[in-house]
Amino acid sequence: MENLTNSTKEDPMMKNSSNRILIKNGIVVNADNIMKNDIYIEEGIIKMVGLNLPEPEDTRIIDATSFLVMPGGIDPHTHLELEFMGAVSVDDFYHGTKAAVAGGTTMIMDFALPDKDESLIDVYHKWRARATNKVCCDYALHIGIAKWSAEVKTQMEELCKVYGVNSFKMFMAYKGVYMLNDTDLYNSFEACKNLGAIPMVHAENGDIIFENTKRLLDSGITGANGHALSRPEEVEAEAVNRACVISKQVGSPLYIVHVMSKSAANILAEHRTAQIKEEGRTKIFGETLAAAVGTHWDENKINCWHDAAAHVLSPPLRSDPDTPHFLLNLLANDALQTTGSDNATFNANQKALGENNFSKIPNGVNGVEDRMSVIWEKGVESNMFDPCRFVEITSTNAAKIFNIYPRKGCIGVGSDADIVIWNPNKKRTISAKTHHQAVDYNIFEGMECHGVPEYVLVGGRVCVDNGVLKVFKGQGKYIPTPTNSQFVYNKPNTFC
Ligand SMILES: C[C@@H](CNC(N)=O)C(=O)O
Ligand SMILES: [Zn+2]
Ligand SMILES: [Zn+2]
Ligand SMILES: [Zn+2]
Repeated sequence: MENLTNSTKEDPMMKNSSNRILIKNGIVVNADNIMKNDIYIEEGIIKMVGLNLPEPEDTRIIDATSFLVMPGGIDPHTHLELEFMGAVSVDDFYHGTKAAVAGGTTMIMDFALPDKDESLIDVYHKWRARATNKVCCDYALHIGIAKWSAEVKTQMEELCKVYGVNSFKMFMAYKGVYMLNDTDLYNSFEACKNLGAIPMVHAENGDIIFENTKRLLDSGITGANGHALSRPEEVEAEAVNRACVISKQVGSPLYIVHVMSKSAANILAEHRTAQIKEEGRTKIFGETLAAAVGTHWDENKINCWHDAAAHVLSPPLRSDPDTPHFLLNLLANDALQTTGSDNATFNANQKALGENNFSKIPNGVNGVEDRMSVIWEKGVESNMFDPCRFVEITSTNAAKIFNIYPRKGCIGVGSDADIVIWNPNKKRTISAKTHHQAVDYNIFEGMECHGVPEYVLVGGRVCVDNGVLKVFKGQGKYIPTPTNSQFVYNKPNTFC
């Protein structure tokens, strides 16, 4: 079977003639329902869902027989064109979103990360300028908080009220670059609560990492394996616990990004359970990554320094081979809610910045293209969860948490026509030789995955057409994310 990545030819000039599309004979999968249904689309919006729908003239018919019709993936965690650790991530807003669409993701949420003294308003505009005219799909922005001050608090309010930002990422790691102390975390969480915004954390203890790194380097351990040695699971778990405690003391929600270990995931699950017991509901949410469920730190697969450096991200991939299965199980039982890619990609020459000192290796891996297939293969194909839960963790929950549901993350009347027509029986082999990302490495190299997009509609435009990629550079729009998500702030016990 020819796989999508081999048969995909970019065809940027192709224009879809019809703005009327009827998707017939498919099985429509939403987070809460799966049934045979047809979908009628006009002007980029889903107008009708049902059987025996009318077929106005000049309607393009897509036959989805034996395919699943799902909400396009929403990747809540990307870093396109990010300046970080002396390099700029090579997947820019064009290559990154082109690859996302090729893999069935129709919206990304990128992190605008400020330099220490940079205004949050300036960094917002900087990211908007980078993305506009390049993105092939819609996008939203989370804003990083690299320091705490009254001025930052004011800027957060302006971002929420004027610029459609409802989420802010605080770092407990990267000492001297992004790291905040507990007082700053407390105050930033409180500011988020007062704004109806969502505090997000990178949960690792940056002080321990800083001291461990010095000790490892002084002892002569400079290779890429030093990265994981400097930040073992308990250094992540400790920070997860601390962030959960602070959020519960403040009374704010909390979204923990890139949960990478069993220990951290367990602590998160315990806090969620305790909060449900005490308050009848929880406002703590956990995200894991395609990398964490698709692979682990496997010494057998690391044949050279570059292989190791290419797998360096923070928190690190864990050497415990049971980690992927464990995290998939937590995704299945809703101890974890979303899956991202954390796509921050650096080529071999950039990773080489750390060839004599692991703490200088630009942190980050790929995932924006392969997230959907990896999670389908490891989750649905492996019978860990069903297609409805796949939709929930790859699209719907992110839409609900960041308050753009049901415009996004749903196949329903009035929703944007961001749709992936998924062939569960088709297989593709992942490789840097054939992926659409700009990066020269793929941490899933050689992985054979069931689950390939046959068609991908972005705002009603067919951007993968019977396996052929036809992206439209600049087609994507910025999607404001309003504050006071009902799913986060007022979810009743039994969320409808
Ligand atoms: C800055 C970014 C780098 N990527 C990574 N996780 O190593 C992150 O920490 O999320
Ligand atoms: Zn992070
Ligand atoms: Zn190599
Ligand atoms: Zn990240």
